[in-house]
Amino acid sequence: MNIHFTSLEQLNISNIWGPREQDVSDLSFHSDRIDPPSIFFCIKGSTEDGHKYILDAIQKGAKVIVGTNEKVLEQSSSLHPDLTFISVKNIRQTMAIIAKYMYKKPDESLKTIGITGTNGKTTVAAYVRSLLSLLGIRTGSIGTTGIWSDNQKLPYKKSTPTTPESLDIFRICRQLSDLKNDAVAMEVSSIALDQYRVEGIDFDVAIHTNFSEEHLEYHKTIEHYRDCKLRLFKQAKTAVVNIDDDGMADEILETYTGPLITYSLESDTDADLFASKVNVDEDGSYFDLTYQNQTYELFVPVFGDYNVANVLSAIGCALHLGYTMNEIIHVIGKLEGPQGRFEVISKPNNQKVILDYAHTPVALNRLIEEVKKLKYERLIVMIAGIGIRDFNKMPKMAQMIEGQADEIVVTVDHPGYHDPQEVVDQVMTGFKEPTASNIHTSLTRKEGVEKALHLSNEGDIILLTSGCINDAQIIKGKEVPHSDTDIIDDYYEKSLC
Ligand SMILES: CC(=O)N[C@H]1[C@@H](OP(=O)(O)OP(=O)(O)OC[C@H]2O[C@@H](n3ccc(=O)[nH]c3=O)[C@H](O)[C@@H]2O)O[C@H](CO)[C@@H](O)[C@@H]1O[C@H](C)C(=O)N[C@@H](C)C(=O)N[C@H](CCC(=O)O)C(=O)O
Ligand SMILES: Nc1ncnc2c1ncn2[C@@H]1O[C@H](COP(=O)(O)OP(=O)(O)OP(=O)(O)O)[C@@H](O)[C@H]1O
Repeated sequence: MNIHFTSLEQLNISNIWGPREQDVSDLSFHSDRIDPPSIFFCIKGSTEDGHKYILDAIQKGAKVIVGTNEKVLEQSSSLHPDLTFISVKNIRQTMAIIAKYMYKKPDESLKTIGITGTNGKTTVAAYVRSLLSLLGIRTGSIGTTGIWSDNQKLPYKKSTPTTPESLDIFRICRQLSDLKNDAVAMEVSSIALDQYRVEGIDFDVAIHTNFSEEHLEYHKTIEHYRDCKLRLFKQAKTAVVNIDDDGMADEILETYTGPLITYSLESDTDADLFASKVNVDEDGSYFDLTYQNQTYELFVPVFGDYNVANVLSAIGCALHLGYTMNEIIHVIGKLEGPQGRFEVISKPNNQKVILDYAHTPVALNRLIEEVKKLKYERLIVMIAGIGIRDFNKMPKMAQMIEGQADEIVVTVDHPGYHDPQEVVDQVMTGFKEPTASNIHTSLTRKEGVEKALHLSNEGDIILLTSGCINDAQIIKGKEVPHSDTDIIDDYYEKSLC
């Protein structure tokens, strides 16, 4: 594609050296991933400075270099006068603008649904994808569980755990649009909002799930974390808001001026969508849904009150997109959720293994509350300290679980560059009685899972929380393959022999 940089709207170029136009076919923010002829974006990150890799990028076929360091760009231009060097104020914002242009505004040919919240983004993205697909609108998704079109998982090498960088998002949207998808449900993390990863997308629907303390290793203050999340609602045509959430629902309601649907599980509510009489059995949840003075009796194959709330948010989204409640309730019983979120696996001896990605104290608390509604003899819970996350959170996980389970196993997820013992020790500081005989430790997730299974007897529930990113454990900067389900299958195969 031929791009004439000085005529590209909103680019806010501070300075340009070399030709004003170039033929390019690819974009990259990593010097190792250049597919020539390409534009290379120099990002100054937390550990590296992309400007250091300009020469490398040029050798691999970059024709245009965009960055923020004028001195470096000007010097490089004098050595490569046939290439274009552009300096801008905000590199990530510029990257999004160029990506949107390069991939021919693919977001505008899709219904875009952005989901934010401390917990529930992955679950709601899966529910929205499933519900809209059941309603006949082919929907993909972008988030922690990877990239999905309406009917398959698409190959994609992640560079971030949840929300990709803008140029990947626009590339994925182009791919989804070419695959004849009509909509995309996208998890939008606070970090993504801070880093302009969804810049330029005018979301058809923005969904809020809830807000509690997370990601302070990045945001430093809770106010910054909240402000970043609120940005999603400044770029949304309609919104769906959980008014039971004390964390940030009020702030959205105060500032958002577009069409709004609120949802709630609480009895004294004036929410638009309201679920009551929630009952759970082996197959899922039954509840009464009230909307516009009518009450509907629903069954959804999901577990946990919070997942009923997540279902309400997906229903709100479908209503915003023009579906009627009758159309929605006709299909809602077939709703599908994501893997590893209240995933119940029945095992011999009337045992159940439940996999759930809960990794915040709030999520863990709610999860335990919901699991206790099921039938079981004893409850065995594995929790983990996540080495690559906030160390302050770790003792809070221990405080939350103490006294709530018959056996507790403390382990480590993604130690990163930390010694696993250091992570386990940090979790253990949260227990009032860390030497209690029902508290066990393991220095790897694999051993943790095995220990939890070994502690179980007939009729027990084994709840394995926290979890893997990309089916791997991140150890010293490397992704080491890991699968809970393989370990579980192995354990039961051996125990049956
Ligand atoms: C803190 C953070 O947001 N980190 C992201 C950020 O990294 P960074 O700023 O530290 O980058 P860096 O490593 O210093 O490198 C700077 C630049 O030099 C480039 N480079 C580097 C080396 C090289 O050889 N050549 C080269 O060109 C890099 O591509 C980058 O553009 O930019 C990188 C490039 O996109 C991301 O891969 C990286 O995500 C890392 C993997 C990460 O863990 N991010 C987390 C914190 C994150 O974004 N999480 C949220 C929320 C998850 C949740 O919901 O819980 C998410 O949305 O995923
Ligand atoms: N609405 C909710 N309220 C509170 N907890 C929830 C809610 N939805 C899900 N959870 C809990 O949070 C865990 C993580 O859910 P999910 O993966 O959907 O969230 P997420 O926001 O995508 O988190 P991450 O981006 O870190 O993966 C679930 O396994 C569940 O225990």
